[in-house]
Amino acid sequence: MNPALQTALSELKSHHTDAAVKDLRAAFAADPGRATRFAAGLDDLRMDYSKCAVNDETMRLLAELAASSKVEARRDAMFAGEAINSTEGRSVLHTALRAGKDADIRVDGESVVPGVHAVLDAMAAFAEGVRGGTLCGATGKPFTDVVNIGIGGSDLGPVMATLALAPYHDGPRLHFVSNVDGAHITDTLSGLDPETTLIIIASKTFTTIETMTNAATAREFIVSQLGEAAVAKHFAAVSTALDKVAAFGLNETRVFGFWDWVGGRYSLWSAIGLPLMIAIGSEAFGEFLAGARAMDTHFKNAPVAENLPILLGLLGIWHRLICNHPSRAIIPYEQRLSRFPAYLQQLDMESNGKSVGIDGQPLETASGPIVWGEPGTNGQHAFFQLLHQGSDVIPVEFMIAANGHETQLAHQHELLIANCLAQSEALMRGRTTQEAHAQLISAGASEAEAARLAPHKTFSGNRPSITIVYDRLTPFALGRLIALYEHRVFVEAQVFGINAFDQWGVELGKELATALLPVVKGESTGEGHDASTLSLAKTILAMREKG
Ligand SMILES: O=P(O)(O)OC[C@H]1O[C@](O)(CO)[C@@H](O)[C@@H]1O
Repeated sequence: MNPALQTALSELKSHHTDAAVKDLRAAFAADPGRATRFAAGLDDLRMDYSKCAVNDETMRLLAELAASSKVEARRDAMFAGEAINSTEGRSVLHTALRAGKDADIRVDGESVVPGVHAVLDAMAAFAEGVRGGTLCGATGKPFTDVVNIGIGGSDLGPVMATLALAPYHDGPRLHFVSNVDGAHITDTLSGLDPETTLIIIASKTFTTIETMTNAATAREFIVSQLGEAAVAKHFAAVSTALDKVAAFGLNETRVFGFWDWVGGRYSLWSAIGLPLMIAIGSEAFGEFLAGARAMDTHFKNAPVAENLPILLGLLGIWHRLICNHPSRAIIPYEQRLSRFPAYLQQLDMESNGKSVGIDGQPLETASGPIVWGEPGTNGQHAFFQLLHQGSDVIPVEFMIAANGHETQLAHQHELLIANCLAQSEALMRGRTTQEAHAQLISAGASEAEAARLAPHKTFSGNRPSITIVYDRLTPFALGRLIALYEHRVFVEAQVFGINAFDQWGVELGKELATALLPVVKGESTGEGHDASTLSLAKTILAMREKG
């Protein structure tokens, strides 16, 4: 670890012990101004972090940490197209996917922007053709249903965003198949008419076993009813591996490429976003890209003290490395963001869930936290008990729109807002045993009953949360929110000293699955596998033989 970073971390640790905010309730009573001081914004997006146990000194030390981790220099290197993904020797340029036509971003001396816009134009022509019914199936009928087959970054982004932007969805119905479990594709295709179904195969590598297996099943669904010639009309593909796509026999006007400098979990802005574009149209997709671009510009230019991704990243580091909180909960008070936590799980945990630094040495600190969550208010009636009274403190990140799309149901939106604000207030202020006792007495309990129940009704409080508020969940707002989190993950990676853009940790399981398939099929005795795995395989095989 570089000495400046080591110093910054140990200063933060001493500060945490000696001088950090210990009692948030008292901190607000003494200084109501902290609500505006510990907040930052970009247009209608506001991030309130005043309910985190930080003070001016904490933020000063965190800014020093950012400086000693060279966050700004590395950010500039990323935007400039340097090959910062050093273990794969690649640039990291998902930001180029949403750059304006006049941007000049180069890889190996060549501008990537014209290629990005050429693919966006081709996607738009295709998406509008499908939406308008000018691009039809083999029997001349327009497409009513689109099935995206992909997994991980080739699935989670389109699924999440299509759901999030349901009010803008005026194209054909969208379906997503990811799991190799045959139940997923069976349940998805059942009820669909092959004549009016378009299948998109989305895979950066075009080798992922789940996607290739589901693609073969989908091909059979089309071919068995419409014949081999229908494949050209009923399939499209999105990939960086255009040579591999060719072998599938697709019409090349329906193949949309992207580049190895786009990580799978950062690829929603590329042709991987095609299903979203078909759902909401190319114009709204353009607004989605513009929202991300606005956050990119902010991330590049805003000073550290006002820079949303840097602040969000530093608060994440504060919670993870200094306060030692092992996980964080993402709770959007927005039903349409119900897949956002799952999307962030891949974005964050596949990026920063590592134990080796970019220099190949074991990390000297913890790395990324466990990320999880569900929309509010549903989560309140499930796991919020643990958030309020459990033995682990879990920082929460709340999201809420000032305005819902359902203007006719304003009362419901007001209830949603009240619940969101109430939860962060409850986590912060808690309830003392004396308050619980007094409340029981005033509700008519006897002294003995109040004394017995008060400990159960006590809330420690001091549980940190960040609240992100925005006007309405538009395509622009969604793009901006996702980009905020992408850059936050990047900022945290710089402090951890991690390469956030590889994912070697997913490889071993894939290799072993390939090796175990013959054992599962009963074609190999599986020499070399451990006794537990072989015994499980044998037990399952015996059950399968009985049918
Ligand atoms: O788009 P592909 O190449 O099919 O990969 C799908 C996903 O698989 C992973 O490699 C993890 O297994 C992800 O990083 C990626 O998003």
